[in-house]
Amino acid sequence: PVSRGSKPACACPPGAPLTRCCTPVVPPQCRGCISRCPAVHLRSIRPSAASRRPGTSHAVPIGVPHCIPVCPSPCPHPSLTSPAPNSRLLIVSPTPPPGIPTTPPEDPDAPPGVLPRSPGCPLLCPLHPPLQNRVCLRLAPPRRVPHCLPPTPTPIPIPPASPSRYPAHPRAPPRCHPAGSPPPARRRRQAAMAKQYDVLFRLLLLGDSGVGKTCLLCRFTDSEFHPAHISTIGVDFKMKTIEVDGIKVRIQIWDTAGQERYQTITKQYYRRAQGIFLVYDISSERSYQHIVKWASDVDEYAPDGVQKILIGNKADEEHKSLPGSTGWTSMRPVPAAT
Ligand SMILES: Nc1nc2c(ncn2[C@@H]2O[C@H](COP(=O)(O)OP(=O)(O)OP(=O)(O)O)[C@@H](O)[C@H]2O)c(=O)[nH]1
Repeated sequence: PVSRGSKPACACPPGAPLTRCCTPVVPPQCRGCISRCPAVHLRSIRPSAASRRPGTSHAVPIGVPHCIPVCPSPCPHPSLTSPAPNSRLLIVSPTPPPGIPTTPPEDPDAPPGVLPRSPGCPLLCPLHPPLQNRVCLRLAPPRRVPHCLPPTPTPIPIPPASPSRYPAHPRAPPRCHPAGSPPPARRRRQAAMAKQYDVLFRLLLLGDSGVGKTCLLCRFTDSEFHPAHISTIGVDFKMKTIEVDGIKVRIQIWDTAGQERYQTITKQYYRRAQGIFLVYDISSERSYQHIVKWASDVDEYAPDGVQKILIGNKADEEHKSLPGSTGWTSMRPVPAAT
């Protein structure tokens, strides 16, 4: 709209036709000044789709020339000058200059003069509150702010290693053997063992603690007797090779602990036994009665058909047995294990 008769804000001669930009930040000035101002362009409002709808209010009347303020750097227009000397921003238009993208895109249905808000734009001109809610046009990319780089670490010189007084010990080359075959040491050991026996039997000694299982084993393998009772811990084994009808038979005898606390361990060895000795002390009725329990464990954990032999040990202490008896073997029927 043109405001005739008001005091011009420029140095135009009096009486010149005045005009006021539709944007309130631009002060009244003559039409010639507006035309010369590089920051201001006169545009004609084109009716948008919204403006054609009946009852729609418009900030700017349709068809009235109005200016679109653009703030170049530096802005020649004092009212649009940004305080920042290198401000290359802004501003604002319902119809931005061609080739300049807008963010965010404008609403095509918005009435002219009512510009979409740009809530997240940090590049708003602080001097122009009416423009702060308008769309920003980024006219130039932001400058890169020079920043300092961390200093490049200087490599620390490593002094050359002083020569050792002792010459390096030459390492023996790795010994290799054909893939898939056992190493030579194990091959020699296997060959030597293969000659020592033809058959291997695994036997197991079971019975109460103190009945003499370890002593039986030592007597058989080493022809020794130890009068002291040293309880076996877990299991132990000894081997002896005998010849039967020209066949070398290796007997591997496993000595188990008779104490209750090791029975979880000893039961693991029942499975591989091919023969089992059930040992009791003929001077101990209790050890004889427990044979039933040992025989029951054998039935449960040993393989089916395993050979079982009942041994009444400590025959030299027969006199300690019940008066008039020759030991529990002669007095009682042999338990089911036999
Ligand atoms: N008099 C006599 N004593 C024996 C005989 N055999 C073993 N003993 C003694 O009985 C005690 C127990 O012998 P061990 O062989 O250690 O008994 P064990 O059954 O192996 O005992 P645990 O290892 O605890 O299961 C030892 O003091 C032996 O000297 C025997 O034939 N006659």
